[in-house]
Amino acid sequence: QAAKPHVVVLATGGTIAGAGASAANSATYSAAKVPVDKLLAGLPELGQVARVSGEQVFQIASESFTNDHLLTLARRVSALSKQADVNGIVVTHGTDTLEETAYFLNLVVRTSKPIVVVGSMRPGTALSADGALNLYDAVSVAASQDAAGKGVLVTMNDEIQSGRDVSKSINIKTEAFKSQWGPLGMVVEGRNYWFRAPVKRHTNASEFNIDEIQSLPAVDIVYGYSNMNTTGIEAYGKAGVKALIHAGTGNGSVAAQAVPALRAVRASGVQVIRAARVPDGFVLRNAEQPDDQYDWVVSHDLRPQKARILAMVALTKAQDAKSLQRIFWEY
Ligand SMILES: NC(=O)C[C@H](N)C(=O)O
Repeated sequence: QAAKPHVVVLATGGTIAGAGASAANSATYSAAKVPVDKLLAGLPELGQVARVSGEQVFQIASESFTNDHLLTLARRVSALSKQADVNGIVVTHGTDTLEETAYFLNLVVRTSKPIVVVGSMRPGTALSADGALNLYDAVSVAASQDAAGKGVLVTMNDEIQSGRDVSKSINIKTEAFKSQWGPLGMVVEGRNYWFRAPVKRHTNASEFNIDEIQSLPAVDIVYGYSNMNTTGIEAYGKAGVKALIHAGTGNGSVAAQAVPALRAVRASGVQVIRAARVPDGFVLRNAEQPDDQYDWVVSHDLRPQKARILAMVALTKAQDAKSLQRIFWEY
């Protein structure tokens, strides 16, 4: 019998490592409690699909992820991906910022080996906990050659999603992760079934490489709403951010009073990236605002939090708005 593929599980915390006081506690619990060894020991079925080893990288709730956590994790994933005895990598993660980490890894880890990020909506102590099956699915996909070269993936609720496209779109429910472009495939009983593949640049085809990135620039987000004031825009400008994501209304529209404030920060050197607070759809260049004239960038279909990740990565190589816009179209 051929040796099973070796999958390394890098644990970072989240609800998938959470524990509540009673089985009835599906929403009231502490995240990031159960160590990776215990998670894996509780799931002997993993042995049917892979030889699994675990590493505890962090033990935190994902809302507390920082750029330092992103860099540390990506470096570890990159190093493991270069090891001949590693066939696939799974990252267990809280769901709140899982999509940001998945997209970051998708942009900066140069490998074609499967990388799967996974979390859960209920702690393992809850009735109908979803973490065990999500993790079993993640390890199954990471162990499969069919998952190679498809970018960083997310397995939640039986679906295989692109880490670039997927977002946490519902809290409370277990069917929380959605992409407007649909899942790439499904996992059933440890087998993966594929129906589409991503077309944007990722992993092996990326021009970015975590091995060459020492730090990430400051990029923040301002939210658009009726009666919006410009205090946030001005404060971020003064704080010296390198780019500001404007999570605009509708098609990334910008309130009349916010336009001069954004033009002023742009004139001081801050890149302005026009995204939308609307979850789906995409932002068109030079519609709503004259982006060419203002030297602004549009986020394409990336939600503001994903636009922030791409802006940070892009700014490690590109400084002008034209190059940034090229990167936003391609990734
Ligand atoms: N379901 C979860 O994992 C939520 C948790 N707050 C986290 O992101 O760590």
